[in-house]
Amino acid sequence: MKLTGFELRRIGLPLAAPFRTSFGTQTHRDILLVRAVTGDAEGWGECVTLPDPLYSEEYVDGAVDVLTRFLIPALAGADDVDGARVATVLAPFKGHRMAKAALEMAVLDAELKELGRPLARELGAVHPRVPCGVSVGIMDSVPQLLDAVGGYLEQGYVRVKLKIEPGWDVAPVRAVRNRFGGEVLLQVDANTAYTLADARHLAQLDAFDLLLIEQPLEEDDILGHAQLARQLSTPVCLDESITSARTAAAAISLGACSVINIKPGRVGGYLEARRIHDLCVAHGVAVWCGGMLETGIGRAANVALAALPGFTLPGDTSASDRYYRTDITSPFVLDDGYLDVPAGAGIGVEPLAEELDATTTWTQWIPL
Ligand SMILES: O=C(O)CCC(=O)N[C@@H](C(=O)O)c1ccccc1
Repeated sequence: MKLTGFELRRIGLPLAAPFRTSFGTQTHRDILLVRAVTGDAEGWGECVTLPDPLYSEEYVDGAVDVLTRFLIPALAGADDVDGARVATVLAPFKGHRMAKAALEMAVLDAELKELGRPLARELGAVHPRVPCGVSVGIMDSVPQLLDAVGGYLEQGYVRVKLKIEPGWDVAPVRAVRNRFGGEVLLQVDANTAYTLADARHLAQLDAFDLLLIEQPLEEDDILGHAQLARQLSTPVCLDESITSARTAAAAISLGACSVINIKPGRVGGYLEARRIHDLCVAHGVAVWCGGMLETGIGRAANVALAALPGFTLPGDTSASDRYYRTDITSPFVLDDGYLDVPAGAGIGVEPLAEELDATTTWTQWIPL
């Protein structure tokens, strides 16, 4: 495969509704896309950085800079680059996993489109469709939350994740349980908003038969999560803490988590995501596919990943209209609570030219 160049393209998409988490409220997405061009195909990657370094240390402008000045030039200087080699070529550069993941995804998509091979099959997917969960933000009131949850359950989502933070945790969870009963698959996500001092408070959530509590403590507090896990009956799931197969192995060995949310952007790409999946399956640790408000580009690849055998819990692989009135690809539409795994070559989708043009705010071509 001969890479001829990359395009960096930023698009602006308004969210269908504000999405509030413990680290801020998203109303609009400034998304960086990467297009890899070879002699015979082009591939797409989506960088999941936010505009500000609030979810992790990465942010959009930083990803543009590190891709332009370091990561793409490194690929330009390497021979015979294909999807499997990207991470090795980029390994000397520390961190910037979301930027690296977008670059690897674009190269992998181009390679697989040239070969006519679906990403799902390349990763080892075993299901033709995946059950979908939905992530529900922090709301202004419990009645507003109950309306939102009721709407998503009516749409067919098979699992509900509630964002929580100090002051918005036990009461909203209790209200959802009281309104919708004990059968609904329910979990919570704290996005690092608590400390070990909150252990007794968080133990109140044990009364609600939650699937898991996600990332209650700071992302670098592996030992704290291990101590907290011993005080809760609700399984602890890690998100921000898991940045690689190595950190996943450490967290599992230390008893810091019994479930892992796999987000390819957070761990440096879909191939590392598969390695984490394989590690977790070997340790009997359940995994599910997290989301970063992706467009149909990232959503397509996430659905492919979520079809691997170890993804035994519904992921945040919602339909396109959960976040966007108009997606930049053909929309992902929920069917009886499931999304079909794209069957086409590579990620199985392409951006729609008119949507891409209508939402583009900046583009730069980088020849190799
Ligand atoms: O469904 C989705 O794509 C979003 C799922 C979700 O809640 N993501 C959270 C998270 O911390 O996991 C999030 C990430 C980035 C920005 C906002 C929210």
